[in-house]
Amino acid sequence: MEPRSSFPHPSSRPSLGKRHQVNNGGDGDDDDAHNVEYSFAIEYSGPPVGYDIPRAVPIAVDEIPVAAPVASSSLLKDSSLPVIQPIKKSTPVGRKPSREPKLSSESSISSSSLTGSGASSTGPNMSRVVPTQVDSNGASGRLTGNYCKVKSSEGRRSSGRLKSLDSQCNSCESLDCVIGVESTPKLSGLIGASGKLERPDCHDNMHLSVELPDDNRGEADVGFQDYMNPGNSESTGSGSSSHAVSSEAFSSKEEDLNEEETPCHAKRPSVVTFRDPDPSDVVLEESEYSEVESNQARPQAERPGKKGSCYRCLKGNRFIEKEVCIVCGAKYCFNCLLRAMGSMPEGRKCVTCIGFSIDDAKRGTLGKASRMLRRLLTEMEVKHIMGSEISCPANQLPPERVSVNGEALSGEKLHILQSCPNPPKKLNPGHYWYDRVSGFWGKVGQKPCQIISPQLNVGGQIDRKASNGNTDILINNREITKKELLMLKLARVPCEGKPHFWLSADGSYQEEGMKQIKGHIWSNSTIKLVCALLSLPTPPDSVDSGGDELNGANRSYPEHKALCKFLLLGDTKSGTSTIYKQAKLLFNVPFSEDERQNIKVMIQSNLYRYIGIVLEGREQFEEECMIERRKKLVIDQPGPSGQMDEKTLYSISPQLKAFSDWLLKVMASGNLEVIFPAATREYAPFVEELSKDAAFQATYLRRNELDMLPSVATYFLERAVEISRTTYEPSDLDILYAEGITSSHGLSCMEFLFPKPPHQSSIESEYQNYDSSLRHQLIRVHPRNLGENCKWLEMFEDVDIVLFCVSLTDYDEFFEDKNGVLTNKMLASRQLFEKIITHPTFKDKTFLLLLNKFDMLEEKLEQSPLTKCEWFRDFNPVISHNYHNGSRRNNNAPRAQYAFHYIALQFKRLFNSLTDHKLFVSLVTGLEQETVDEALRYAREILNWDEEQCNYTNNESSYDFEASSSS
Ligand SMILES: Nc1nc2c(ncn2[C@@H]2O[C@H](COP(=O)(O)OP(=O)(O)OP(=O)(O)O)[C@@H](O)[C@H]2O)c(=O)[nH]1
Ligand SMILES: [Mg+2]
Repeated sequence: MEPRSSFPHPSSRPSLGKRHQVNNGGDGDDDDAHNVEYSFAIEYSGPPVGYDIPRAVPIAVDEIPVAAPVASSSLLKDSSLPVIQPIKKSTPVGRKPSREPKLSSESSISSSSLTGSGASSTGPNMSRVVPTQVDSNGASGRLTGNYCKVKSSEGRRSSGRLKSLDSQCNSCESLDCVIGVESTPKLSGLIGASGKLERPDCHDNMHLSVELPDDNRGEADVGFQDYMNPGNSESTGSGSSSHAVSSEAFSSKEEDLNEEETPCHAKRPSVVTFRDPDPSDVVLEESEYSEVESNQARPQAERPGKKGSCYRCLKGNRFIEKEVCIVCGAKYCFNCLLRAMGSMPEGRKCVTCIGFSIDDAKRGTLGKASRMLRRLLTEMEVKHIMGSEISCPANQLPPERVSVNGEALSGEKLHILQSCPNPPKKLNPGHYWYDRVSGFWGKVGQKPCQIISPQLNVGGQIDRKASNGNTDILINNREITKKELLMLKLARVPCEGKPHFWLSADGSYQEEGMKQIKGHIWSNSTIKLVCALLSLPTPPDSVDSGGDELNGANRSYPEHKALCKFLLLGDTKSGTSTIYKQAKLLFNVPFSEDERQNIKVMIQSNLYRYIGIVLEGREQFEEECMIERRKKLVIDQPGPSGQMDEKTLYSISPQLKAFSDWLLKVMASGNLEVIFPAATREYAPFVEELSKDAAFQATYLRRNELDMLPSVATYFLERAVEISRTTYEPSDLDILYAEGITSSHGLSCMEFLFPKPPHQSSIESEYQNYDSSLRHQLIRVHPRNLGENCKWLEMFEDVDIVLFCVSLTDYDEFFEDKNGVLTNKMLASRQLFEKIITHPTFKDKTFLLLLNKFDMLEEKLEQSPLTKCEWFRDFNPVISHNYHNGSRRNNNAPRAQYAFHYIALQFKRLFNSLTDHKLFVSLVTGLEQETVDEALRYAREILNWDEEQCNYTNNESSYDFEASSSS
């Protein structure tokens, strides 16, 4: 029956307007739907009244403003029309909205699919105007002003950073969108059905509200389908929200909402600001919460302020220490942390992120408290929070998201995997392969990354192509990768004929069908170094044993930190091992006991070699003396009667002569290294005697004439007695100067972290954290180990930067090849440089040229001009005499500086002509620690620039993408 007149309830009358349902503002606890009261008009049959009766005007249904569906194509053409996404009315159970959103108009949002109990659908093509207050009921209750966005692919729930779903853009294209006829431009907040503010990115300031069912995934799907199909609105039940929140917790800046000020498709994203969370805003119902939230998409923080600023107060910079939310990645400063994360019942999560599963990339940091947290809270509190972080259900790895050999794990299998003696590190959701026999473990399609405990009853049969190998060689039924094959070859495992091996967990291997064990791959000490270089795993229990050349490569730095690889290369005697050793001392990478023992033996045998060279020189000088004497005698006393004194300045006692003969014989046979350390005890007294011997000292004074004696020999010969003793322990400097320490295999590898910079008062520790956030690996390789045409360079394909070392003093030095041809060493270095920079493996690699031995350059230039090298023929610097003198006083060595710049330029030109890239150059004196430190830091900086440039480009493109998607 159509009412002829209506008398609204007095309490609701002033605000009735176009409302279709009325909240009488009742007493608080009643459900919204039950609060609605209607007054019906009845026909007046009493006595005539003497005053004007208010008249209800009959409503023409046809004239009620309605929303009509609009095809997306037409919407896109006429972008000035505000688009309203359907709103689902949430009917809270037994709860009244805590606060109403502040709206400047009540009839502002239309929906095509009114699904709440208080608003019945008006048919497939009609939308009805709903008071927006319904939304506040559905508000999910943890708004705190944190900035998170929901991933577009699963964007059903918006949280924190109330950004519209990326998928809206798509949905607008694929659906009929609805134009709210009475949309109001001045909303003080854009509120999604979940009670959260939605910032419609793709429509910018168009007032969007997306239906985000809260109850459970099944219903969410229904709701979402309804959203996709507005005509089907009847079928959706009333959405109930598990949480309540006040919409006052947020407000959007008016400028973003004013259509006139902000063009509809403006690329500038709306700015949303939040007030501080009020504890009363946050109402959680724990029971519903975990099952609802754990199924939800993980929010992702979007940086609200400038780079490096706190996500809450928007202050600070990247140098300010911050704590990161393990869910959305939002970063908070010391002052904001507790306000943003509250009591941290699930560890370091924004209050809005509680209940969400964590970012898998941050799994490695679970339970590892930061310094900031320790400063902020007591030890007990930190312990408690970290305990919760590790143990709370929301942070656990979902077993079904881990598959091993094609089988998704059950909870029990995951437990087996995680609780075995040597579990996989960094286990994240994903597909893995597992070789049960050997314990090899890796990601599907990739080489092994770890050797875990063998024989675990986890996963199905391993697939031949599990690691995407293409070598035709099988290990335990898996076709191995190229790198593994390289490793086997270097371990001297015969791989001809494409064999199939059985490899057991202890490293013993046999060919398929054979009973006999052919060998043991881990018994070869070089293999561990090779594995470190190739980023292949080694068995956990052999990590620390006998890694003579590993030099700390296996030091257990935090696994979750990325590894940055520097490859140090250079021609013979360019100084690579000196730089490598310097880096070891610099970064405090200790030598193991074994290594120290080997170094001691090496230094002592070097000492005997130097002594041998001096003794050889003594013989030569003695002989020269004798010849001189004979000549003189012939002149002075011609005839047979002349008697010649056999003793010269260079003559030694018979005992020392015997020692000298023995030493020179051993050296000639090439067995000097073999007789140590046994020789030390026996021959140390001779060294002492020699050092006091006048002939030996006289020879030593003429050491410059001994071509074979390296300049470092002086350093050791002056302490010959001390070094020859059995009690000798090499100092750091001894190690630095010692020859041959890193070249036994020609391959050395160490891992290090850059030390933290000195503490600066205003610059806090993010920079310091940054320093330690990256592990570095320095690999040094001798060119002779690169094989013919540098074919083994392939092994180093994943290095981040190549440090190519050239000795500045090589320009006037020559070496003789086996055909007797003399080659300038600088030109030989250039040739190697060319080979390496043009090698296909190093295409597009970053190169840093280390011009070494600068300390010797000035002195050398005085004796020998740079133009001695044909490549430097046009070096002709104009050096002011005054400047020259002045700078010499200041030890600035201008000629050496000029020469350095000139040589650097020659290399840069060459590099650019061959690669079209830029060559970086650093000046080094390998024996001086600071210069090596500077060079390595420079290498790190170069990589940071590269990365920043890359990030910048990525950011740019993602901005462009977002921007273009909004137009
Ligand atoms: N004066 C001076 N001598 C250096 C410098 N760097 C290295 N040397 C010396 O030069 C010689 C060769 O240096 P190494 O570091 O052994 O050279 P390398 O590149 O390892 O060459 P190989 O020994 O052939 O592997 C050693 O005697 C070093 O002590 C430097 O900056 N200044
Ligand atoms: Mg060397």
